[in-house]
Amino acid sequence: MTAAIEAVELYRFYRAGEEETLALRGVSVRVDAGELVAVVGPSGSGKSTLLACLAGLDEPDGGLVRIGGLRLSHRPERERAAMRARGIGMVFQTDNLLPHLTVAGNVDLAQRLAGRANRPYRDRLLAELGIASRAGALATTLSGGEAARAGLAVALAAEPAVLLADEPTGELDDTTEGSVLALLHSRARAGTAVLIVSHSPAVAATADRRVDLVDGRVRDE
Ligand SMILES: Nc1ncnc2c1ncn2[C@@H]1O[C@H](COP(=O)(O)OP(=O)(O)OP(=O)(O)O)[C@@H](O)[C@H]1O
Repeated sequence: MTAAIEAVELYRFYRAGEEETLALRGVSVRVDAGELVAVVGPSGSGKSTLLACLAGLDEPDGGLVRIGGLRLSHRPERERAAMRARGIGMVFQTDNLLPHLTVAGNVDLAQRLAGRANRPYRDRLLAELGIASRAGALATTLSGGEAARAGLAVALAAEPAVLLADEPTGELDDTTEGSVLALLHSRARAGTAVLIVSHSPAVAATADRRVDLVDGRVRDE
């Protein structure tokens, strides 16, 4: 089966003056449709770097990234951005909402950028996430839990095959974390490939599979 998203032998170096950091040292990861994978590891182990490369926001120095069998890495930024808008939803640590737009407006914009305007789907999504009543609210007026759900709605706006999430439950209380996790699992069951970077034991414990990163390498079981 073709992986929904895969990293093959990724390398990423950072150079700051004399100092060189090997953030990724040959990392291979795949996530299939319908799977929820948790990437865990100590601070500085390369998790954010891996996520940025998987999303095509950063270019690896070696190795490659494919989404749905198509190479994403080593392409002009414009092409990567187009592939990302259509195929990848992202949830960031800080929310990805534009403050001057409403919740519905934020979702509409993400759909338009992907060329996939679809109001019935948008409304279903907001209802499924339990924030339909906040559709007309400006992003700045949301509570932390509402903003997390709205961010997830933006990430899922264009029905991406792949969902990448960086600490999606980092700022949430246990109850809200549980419901956001349940939503991510239900998206995975519906066929989305979900990869979550997290420090949370609850996220790692419920994942279908767990990938441990240590010093820029995947630790073998
Ligand atoms: N832009 C950069 N320039 C130089 N070094 C960097 C840069 N970004 C990351 N690094 C270094 O690369 C290594 C991996 O960083 P990364 O942010 O991927 O780790 P992480 O596992 O996401 O950490 P955390 O859990 O603290 O967010 C670290 O040693 C970090 O200092």
